Amino acid sequence: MKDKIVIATRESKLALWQAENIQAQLKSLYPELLVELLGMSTKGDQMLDSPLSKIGGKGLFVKELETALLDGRADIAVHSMKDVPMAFPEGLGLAVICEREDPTDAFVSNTFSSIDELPRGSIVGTCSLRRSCQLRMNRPDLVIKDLRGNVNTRLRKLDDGEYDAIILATAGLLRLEMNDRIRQRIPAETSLPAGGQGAMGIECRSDDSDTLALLAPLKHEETTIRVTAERAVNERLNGGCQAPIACFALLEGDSIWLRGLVGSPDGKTMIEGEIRGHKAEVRSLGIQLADDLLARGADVILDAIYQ
Ligand SMILES: NCc1[nH]cc(CCC(=O)O)c1CC(=O)O
Repeated sequence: MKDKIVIATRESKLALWQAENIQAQLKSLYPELLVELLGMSTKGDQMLDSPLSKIGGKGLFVKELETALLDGRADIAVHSMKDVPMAFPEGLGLAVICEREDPTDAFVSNTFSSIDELPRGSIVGTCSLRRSCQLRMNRPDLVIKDLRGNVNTRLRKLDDGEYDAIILATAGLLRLEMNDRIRQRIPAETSLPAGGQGAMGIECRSDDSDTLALLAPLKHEETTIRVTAERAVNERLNGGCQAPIACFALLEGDSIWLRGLVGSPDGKTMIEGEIRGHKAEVRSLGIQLADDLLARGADVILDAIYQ
C-alpha cells in the first residue's frame, strides 16, 4: 500500500477548499497516510479575462492537472463534476464521485432578494449560456452582462456596482462559507442546474490500483447514479458547461427522474424534456432523453453554437 498521496489542484479558493476537503477525508480514513497538495495554475486560470468562447476547448481547467497525473508528479486530481469533460486522456479515469452538495444556482444581490423582485431592465451577471438562456426565457426584460473570474472575483464585481445581481452555484458559496451571500436558492423549475453541479469527483491513473482502493470509501452511491445520468445527457449532446444545456436527476427509491433542456442563447427557444426509469438504466435513459431533445430541435441550436 501507498504511504503518500499527492493531490494536484488549481489554486483558486474553491479548488483549494475541495482539495483540502478530500485531503481531510483521506487523513481521517487513513491516519498514517501522508496527503500533500500540489498547487498549479491552469490555462483557464491564466486567461480569466478573455471570454471563454474565445479561448475555447473543453477541459481548460483540467489539462495541466492531468499532465501532472500522467507524469507521476501527482496521484489524484479533485474536480467539480460540472467541469469534467466526458472523455479522459488515455491512462486516466474517474475514480469516484463524492456526495453532492446543494446543486441549485444561487441568486446573489446586495439589493434584491429574488429574481422575481428584480425591476425591469436590471443588469444580471453570468457567463454561463445555460443560466442566461433560462433567465432570458423567464425574464426577457432583464439585461444579461458577461461575468467572468473565480467566485471571489465575481462577488467583487457585484460589490463594485457593475451588476444588480449575479448568479453563482450555491455549492461554491456554501463551501467558501459565504452562505450569507445567497439571497435565493433558485428552484430547478426556474434554473435547471448543469450536469454534475454541486458534486466533486476524483480522477487518477486507471492502473493505479492502490490509489483506487484508497479512494473507494469516498464514493457516494446516490450521487454517482444521478451524476452518471446527467453526464450521459451531456455526452450525447456533446456539451460541457459552456453550452446552453442543463440536466438534473433526482433519485426516488429505485427510480430516477431526469430532466434536461437546451436553450437558444437569445432565450427565444427552449427545448425541454424529462424521462423516468430504473436507476440501473441511467446511461441509456440519459441518452434517450438527449435523443428526444435533439429530435425536437436541440440539434439546430447546438449546431449553431458549436460551429
Ligand atoms: N464553472 C465554474 C464552477 N465550477 C464549479 C462551481 C461551483 C461548485 C460546483 O458546482 O460543484 C463553479 C462556480 C460557479 O458556477 O458558480
